[in-house]
Amino acid sequence: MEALLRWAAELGVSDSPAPPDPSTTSSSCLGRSLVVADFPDAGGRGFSAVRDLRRGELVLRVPHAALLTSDRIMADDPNIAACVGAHRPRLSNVQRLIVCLLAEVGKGKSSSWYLYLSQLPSYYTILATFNDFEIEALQVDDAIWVAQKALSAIRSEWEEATTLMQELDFKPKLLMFKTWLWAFATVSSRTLHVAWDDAGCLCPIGDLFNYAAPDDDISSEEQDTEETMKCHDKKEMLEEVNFSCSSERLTDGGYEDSKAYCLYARKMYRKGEQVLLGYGTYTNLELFEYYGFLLDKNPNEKLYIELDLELCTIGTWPKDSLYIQPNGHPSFALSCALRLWTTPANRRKAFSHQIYSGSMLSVENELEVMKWLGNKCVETLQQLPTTVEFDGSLIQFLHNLQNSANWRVDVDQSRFQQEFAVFRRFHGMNLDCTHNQLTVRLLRSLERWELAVRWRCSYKRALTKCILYCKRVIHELSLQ
Ligand SMILES: C[S@@+](CC[C@H](N)C(=O)[O-])C[C@H]1O[C@@H](n2cnc3c(N)ncnc32)[C@H](O)[C@@H]1O
Repeated sequence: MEALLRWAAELGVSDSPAPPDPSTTSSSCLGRSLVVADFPDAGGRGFSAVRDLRRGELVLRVPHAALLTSDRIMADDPNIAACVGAHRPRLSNVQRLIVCLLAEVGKGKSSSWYLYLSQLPSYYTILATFNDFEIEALQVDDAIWVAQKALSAIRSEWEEATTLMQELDFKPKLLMFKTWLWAFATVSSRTLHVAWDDAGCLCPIGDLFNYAAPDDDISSEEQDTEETMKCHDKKEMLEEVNFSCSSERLTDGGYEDSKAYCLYARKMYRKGEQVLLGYGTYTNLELFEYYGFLLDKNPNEKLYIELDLELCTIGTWPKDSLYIQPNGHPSFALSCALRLWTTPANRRKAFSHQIYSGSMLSVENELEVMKWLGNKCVETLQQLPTTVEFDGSLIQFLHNLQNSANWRVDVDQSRFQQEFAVFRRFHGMNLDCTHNQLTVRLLRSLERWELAVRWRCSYKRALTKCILYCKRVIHELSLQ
C-alpha cells in the first residue's frame, strides 16, 4: 500500500485541502485529511479521518493523469488502441474498459498501473459471482431472477469480446470467463462517474472510500449547526459559518473543470471516524448486484411483493414505486394503488382526486386494503421455504463456521445438517473428508451463502412488519 500511495503522490493525488504545491514532493498522497484503515464491520479497507473534517471540505483530489479509463490505456498503447478501435462499434464502453483493464493486468509488472492493479481485491461477492446453490439460497423469485439475468448478461458480453481478446494475444487465464467476471466486478464496484465515458473511470485511491447511503446524512446539517454553536471561539465560529455558506454541496464529488476528480466530506467527521461516500441511492438488492454487499439499515430499501397486473397498471404510479418499506409500511404509491384497486370500477373516477392526494377513502375501503395487503404478505411468507427465525440462526451459524477450527464437528452439532449436506453435494465434497479447515473456495462460498440468507431474511422481516402494521391499522380502524 505504501508504494501505491507514493506512486499516487507522484501523479498529484492529494488529500491536502490546500492547492497542490508542485515544488514539494511527498512520500504519500495521504496523511493530511485521510489515512487508509480497516473497518471490519463497515466495508473493510477504507478511509479514516486523521483530523476533524468539516462538511463540504475537499478531502481527496485525483488528477486526470491518475484516472484509469479506456481512452487513457489506448492513448498509452497503440497496439491496444488499434485492436480495440477496430471492434469499437460492436462493444459497449464497459466491455472496452474491461478489455483495457485486463490488457494492463496481462502486462504484469511492466504495466504503469501495476501498483494500483496489485491492490485490487482478488475476489468479489457481487450477485453475478453466485453459483446455482447460492442463487437458490435467495429464495425470492425476484432476487433469483436478478442474479441469473446479471450473470447471463455478463456471459454474453464476455463472448462478444472474446475475439478481440484473442487478437490482443491474452494468455489463456485472461481469456477465462472467471477472469472477465473479476474485471466486470472491479468496474461495477469501483468506477466513478465521468461525463465523457458511461463506463466511468477507475480512480486509484479515490476508490478506497466505503459506502454510506446518501440519506444517512439528513441530520448532519443539524449536527453541524450544533457543533458550530459549541465553538467557544467566536472567530472559529465565524469561519465555520462562512465555510458552510460558500462550500455547501449536495454531492460527494465529481470530475471538475480543474481536470481532477474531487471528493468532499459529505458531513462533519471526527478524527478517527470512517469517511464514507454515497455512490448513489440503492436498494439492498441493487447494492448486492453492483457492489456485493448489504446494509443492515438502508434508508433506500424497497421490498417488492408479487402484485396482480391490474393493480400494477391501475393508476399512473410506476411499478417500481409499489413497494413495502423496511419498517413494514406500504409506499405512498402502493397505498394509493390499493385504495383505487379496491374501489368499485364505476366509482374510481369520482374518488380519484382523493386517492391521488394520498387520503384514506373510507374506513371500509382502508380495512379492505389492509386485509388484502396483510394476507398477501402472509401468503408470500408461507411460500418461502424457511422462516425468519430459521434464517436468523443460519446466518449466525454460517458466520461462525467461517472461523471454525473444526467445521465438521460444528455442522454435526448444528440444526443445519440438511442444508450443509446440499452444500457439500453441490461442491462435490467427499462426505468422509478429514480436513478440519475449510478450503478458501468453500469459505468464499459460505460468505456468499451467508449474504444470500441475510438478504432473504431482511426481506421476510419487512413483510412480517407489514403484517403487524396491517393488523394494527385494522385494529385501530375497528375501534372507530
Ligand atoms: C469502492 S470499493 C471501497 C473500498 C474497498 N473496501 C476496498 O478495500 O478496496 C467498494 C467495495 O467496498 C465494499 N464496501 C463499501 N462500502 C461498504 C459497506 N458499507 N459495507 C460493506 N461493504 C462495503 C464492497 O465490497 C464494495 O464493493
